[in-house]
Amino acid sequence: MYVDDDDDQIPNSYSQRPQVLNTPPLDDPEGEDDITDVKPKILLFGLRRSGKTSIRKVVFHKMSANETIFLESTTKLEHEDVSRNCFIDYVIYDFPGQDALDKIVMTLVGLDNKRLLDNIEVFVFIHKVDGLSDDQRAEALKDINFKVNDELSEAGIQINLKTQLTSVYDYSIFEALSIVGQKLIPELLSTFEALLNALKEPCGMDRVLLFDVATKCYIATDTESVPTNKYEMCCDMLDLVADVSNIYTTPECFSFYDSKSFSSVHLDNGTVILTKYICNNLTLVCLLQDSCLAELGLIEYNIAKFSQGMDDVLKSHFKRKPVK
Ligand SMILES: Nc1nc2c(ncn2[C@@H]2O[C@H](COP(=O)(O)OP(=O)(O)OP(=O)(O)O)[C@@H](O)[C@H]2O)c(=O)[nH]1
Repeated sequence: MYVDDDDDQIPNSYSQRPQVLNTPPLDDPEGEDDITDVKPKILLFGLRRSGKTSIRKVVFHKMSANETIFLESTTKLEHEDVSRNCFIDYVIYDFPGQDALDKIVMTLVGLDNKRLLDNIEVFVFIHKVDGLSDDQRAEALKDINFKVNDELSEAGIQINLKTQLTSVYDYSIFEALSIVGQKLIPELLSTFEALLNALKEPCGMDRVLLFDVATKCYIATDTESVPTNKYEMCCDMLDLVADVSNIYTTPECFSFYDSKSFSSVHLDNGTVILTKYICNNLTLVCLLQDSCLAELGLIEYNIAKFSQGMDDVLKSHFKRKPVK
């Protein structure tokens, strides 16, 4: 996490905008401050070789997990604008490794002293858990939560620390970053949930998620929590659609998706996964039982209504950005 002595440098515009970490401007040798100053920032801190750059490359650059083995150590602060649509629209800072677990507490105390903790969200990713058994994962989660919370309460700091087990070798890192991203749109989240529920209930769907197709991070889900296996099923479906599109898309097409993109996969257990492209890199993924398909017309009607609702939301909240 970034701490600076000069509180006055925090741009006023941030106070109006939800964000993960709210920080003063950082050195910008490339002269790109105009972009990075006005967008929410996500700062990645961690030990050297803990996997920070890998997370950034796998989620935002589609690098395969195996390729991350060849990444070189970050020697200076790197930042990039990762705008993918109206909702995935922030800057990620990748710090050269320097912070150990015990420094989390020190850093949070520093932020608390500056009264910055009210404006930031802190997530702890317990990364590279692919090498651990389920028992070891549970133990690590409990242990780290306990140690950090214990020391924080000793320091008199009340913070809702969110701890997640992650790896670039499965979808856990995408799921974790989905949750981080949702913190950037708290006022829109309830609108999206309402729209997703309005689609889900009359159609008898089990789960409905709105995905950013470029990152496989979800923007919103219906109000029921999404178990990890269902989230993984949705990601597999997005991968499948992308792979098939990749084979059959003509070279003059710029995107795998257009307004007509619709796909369905029927599983042996009676589950159907539907995807429907909405706009702005956003795709709806619906999980339902195949018996619901008897009312396909109703489903199509409600999806069209959902699209219209999304269009209205996008137009009113992001007037400066054209809806594709
Ligand atoms: N097993 C496993 N290895 C990972 C994972 N994520 C990253 N790695 C490996 O960890 C090593 C270091 O990854 P980096 O992304 O360069 O780590 P970093 O934190 O950016 O390192 P610095 O730039 O030195 O601070 C690489 O060999 C990655 O392949 C993971 O989820 N599981």
